[in-house]
Amino acid sequence: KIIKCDRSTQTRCYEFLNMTSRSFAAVIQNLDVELRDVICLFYLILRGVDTIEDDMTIPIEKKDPLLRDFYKILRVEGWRFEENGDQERDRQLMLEFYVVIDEFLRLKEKYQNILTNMCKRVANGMADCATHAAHNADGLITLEDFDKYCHYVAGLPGIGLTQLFIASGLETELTEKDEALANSMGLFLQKVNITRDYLEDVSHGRWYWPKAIWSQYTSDLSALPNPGNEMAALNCLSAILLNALQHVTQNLTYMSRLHNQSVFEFCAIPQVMAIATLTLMFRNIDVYRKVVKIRKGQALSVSILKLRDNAYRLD
Ligand SMILES: O=C(O)CO[C@@H](C(=O)O)[C@@H](OCCCCCc1ccc2ccccc2c1)C(=O)NCCCCCc1ccc2ccccc2c1
Ligand SMILES: [Mg+2]
Ligand SMILES: [Mg+2]
Repeated sequence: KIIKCDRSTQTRCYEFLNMTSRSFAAVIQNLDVELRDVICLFYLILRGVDTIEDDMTIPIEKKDPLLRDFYKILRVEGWRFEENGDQERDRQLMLEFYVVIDEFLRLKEKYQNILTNMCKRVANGMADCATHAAHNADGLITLEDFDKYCHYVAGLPGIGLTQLFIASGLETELTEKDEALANSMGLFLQKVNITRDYLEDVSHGRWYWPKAIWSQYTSDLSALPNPGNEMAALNCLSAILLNALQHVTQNLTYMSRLHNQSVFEFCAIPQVMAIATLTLMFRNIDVYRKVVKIRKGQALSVSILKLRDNAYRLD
C-alpha cells in the first residue's frame, strides 16, 4: 500500500482555513494535534455548506437538493463547485473543494462518521429554512423559528464539536446530555453575528431578525436605518441583543466542564469576542450603517494566546 507522504492537500486546507475564517483560524490551529485536523475539516465542510446557503444567486430549486445531498459529496473525489455567484471570499475553497474531500477521507472512521452525520443535519436544516423563507418574504417569524434556524447553523456545529471533544478522549466530563449547553454555545455566537450583520444581510435580501421582535418597533425590517427611526432602531437593537444575552449563563456552565487547555481556549475566545461585539453594538446606531467590528478577530485571538504564553513564562 503506497502511503502518500506529500501532505500538500493538508497544507492547502490550512491555507483555506486562514482564508475563510477571521475568528476561528487561530483557535483551531491552537488545538491539540488529536483535534486540530478534524476540527479544521469540520469548519471547511460547514463553510462549504454555508457558502451554498448564503449564495442568493442560486435558485431554491437547485439550492435545496444541493444542500440535502452535500454529505454524499464528502465521498465524491474530485468534486468542486464553480457557480458561486455572490460569495467572493469562499469562492476559491469551492473551486478546490476536492482538497477538503481528500483530507476528509484520511480521517479516522469515528471522526468521518461524526462529520458526515452533522453535515447532513446542518444542511437539511438549512434547506428546510431556505425553502420556508422562499415562500415567506418576512423571513423568520416567531422566536421559536429564530432558535430553530440558529440551532441548524450553529447549535448543531456546537453539538458536533462536543461529540468530537468526547470522541478524542480529551474531554471526559462532557456528555451527550450537554447537548442543550452545546446548542446554547452556538446560538449565542450566531445571534451576535446575525445582529452585527443586519445591513449586509438585509441588503442581500436575507432576513434573519425574527418578526416577533422587530414588528414591535417597525412594520418593515428594512426601514429601521431610515432617518427619524433612530429610537425605534435602537430599541429594536436592545431587544434582539437581550434575546442573545440569555445564552451566556448556560455557556459559562458548558465551559466550566472543560479541562483541556486548548479546547477551553477554542471555546472561550470566540465567546469573549462575541461578548465584546455585543457590548460594542449596545445602543450603537452604527449597526444600521455598517458592519461594526471589534479588532480583527484573528489578531485578537492571537494576542489572547500570546498573553497566555507570556503568563506561563511569568509563572
Ligand atoms: O459566512 C460567514 O462568514 C458567516 O456565516 C454565518 C452565516 O452564514 O450565518 C454562520 O455560518 C454558520 C454555518 C457554517 C459555519 C459553522 C461553523 C462555525 C465555526 C466552526 C468552528 C469549528 C468547527 C466547525 C465550525 C462550524 C457562521 O459562521 N456563524 C458563526 C457562528 C457559528 C458557531 C458555531 C460554533 C463554533 C464554535 C463552537 C465552540 C463550542 C461550542 C459551540 C460552537 C459553535
Ligand atoms: Mg449562512
Ligand atoms: Mg455565512
